Amino acid sequence: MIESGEPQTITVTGAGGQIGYAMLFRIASGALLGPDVPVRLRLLEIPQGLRSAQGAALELGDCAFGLLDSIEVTDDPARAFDGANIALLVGSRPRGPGMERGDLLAANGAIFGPQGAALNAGAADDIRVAVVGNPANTNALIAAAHAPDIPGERFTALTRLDHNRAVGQLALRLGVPVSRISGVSIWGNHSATQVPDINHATVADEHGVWHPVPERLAEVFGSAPAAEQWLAGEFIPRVAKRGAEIIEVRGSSSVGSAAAAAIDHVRDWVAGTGADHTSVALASDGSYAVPQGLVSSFPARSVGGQWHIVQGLSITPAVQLRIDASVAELVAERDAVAALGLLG
Ligand SMILES: NC(=O)C1=CN([C@@H]2O[C@H](COP(=O)(O)OP(=O)(O)OC[C@H]3O[C@@H](n4cnc5c(N)ncnc54)[C@H](O)[C@@H]3O)[C@@H](O)[C@H]2O)C=CC1
Ligand SMILES: O=C([O-])CC(=O)C(=O)O
Repeated sequence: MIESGEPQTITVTGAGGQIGYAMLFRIASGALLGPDVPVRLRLLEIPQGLRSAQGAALELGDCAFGLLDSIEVTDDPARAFDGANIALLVGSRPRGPGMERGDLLAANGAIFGPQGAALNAGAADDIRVAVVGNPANTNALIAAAHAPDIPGERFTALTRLDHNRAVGQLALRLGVPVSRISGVSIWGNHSATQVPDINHATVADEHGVWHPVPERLAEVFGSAPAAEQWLAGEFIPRVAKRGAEIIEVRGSSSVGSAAAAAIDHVRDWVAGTGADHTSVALASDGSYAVPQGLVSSFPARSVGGQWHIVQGLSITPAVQLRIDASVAELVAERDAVAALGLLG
């Protein structure tokens, strides 16, 4: 656990890019580790991104954040990860219109091996890694494969954005604030095959009494089959393809929501999730028959600074079929990067 007052070294890669810019100010203001933990920021960029990261560093100084102990901008991964307690691996190319995230495998995969090795060489013993750069699950797998001395459970990838999107869409449809939704899960890959699952979700009524979401949806749509139709035909594709929708509407991929989700992910990892679970892509321990070692999204709780996959959830046959397809995609990505020599 992190002691109050003990400065933590947080490395952000791609710090000169869009998501980096959106997350740095929140990290420095205490949104990541709370109001009592000073932060030392290490900003890693490639040479052509250094000026942008240096500009962000100047602005961070101008904010006079009380918690910001120091900022260092570098293009040397060894320096960036030396003593790092938390690494947010954002630096990599975003996709454009018409691309799938998997199309970035060859371009971005090569970034994560050397960064995994640099983490292995210099990070603090309690290092926690959150991969944001796409394809995030497989990039986390690559980084972990180059860091044999770091426990595999410390390498995670971001599916919190998918989780938050699912909660947002569900709350909208049920006409309740997001604070009244609990127990949503994302399974599989951070891709269009991901599986948003509301079968264990609950919704609180105005008296604070919790009800199963499938029952509430059946009431809203008039029958369970009608609710199922909405889930399969609208909810799941909307959440799974939200990244593409944002690209189409904004002209470039999600930034503010991605930065917010990455901060949620690390904050919950460090501070704990409490009774609710969230969704995190982490190395499978074989739970739910996901092949061991594959970095797949699971419903998870953080307790004592460690993620624990929620066990014992019943999986409907329809959800199982979708999970199987997403896991098959992860296996194909793993095999593709292995063939490229990226797993070491
Ligand atoms: N997992 C998720 O939920 C989400 C992931 N993403 C992904 O995050 C990544 C970053 O997105 P943006 O910030 O919008 O892109 P961006 O292009 O604005 O910034 C990326 C930055 O990374 C830097 N970079 C490239 N290679 C690097 C390396 N080897 N070391 C350090 N820095 C390096 C670039 O110079 C650039 O400044 C993309 O791969 C995008 O697809 C985006 C949204 C959500
Ligand atoms: O869709 C993209 O390329 C960016 C991303 O991962 C997301 O918004 O979920």
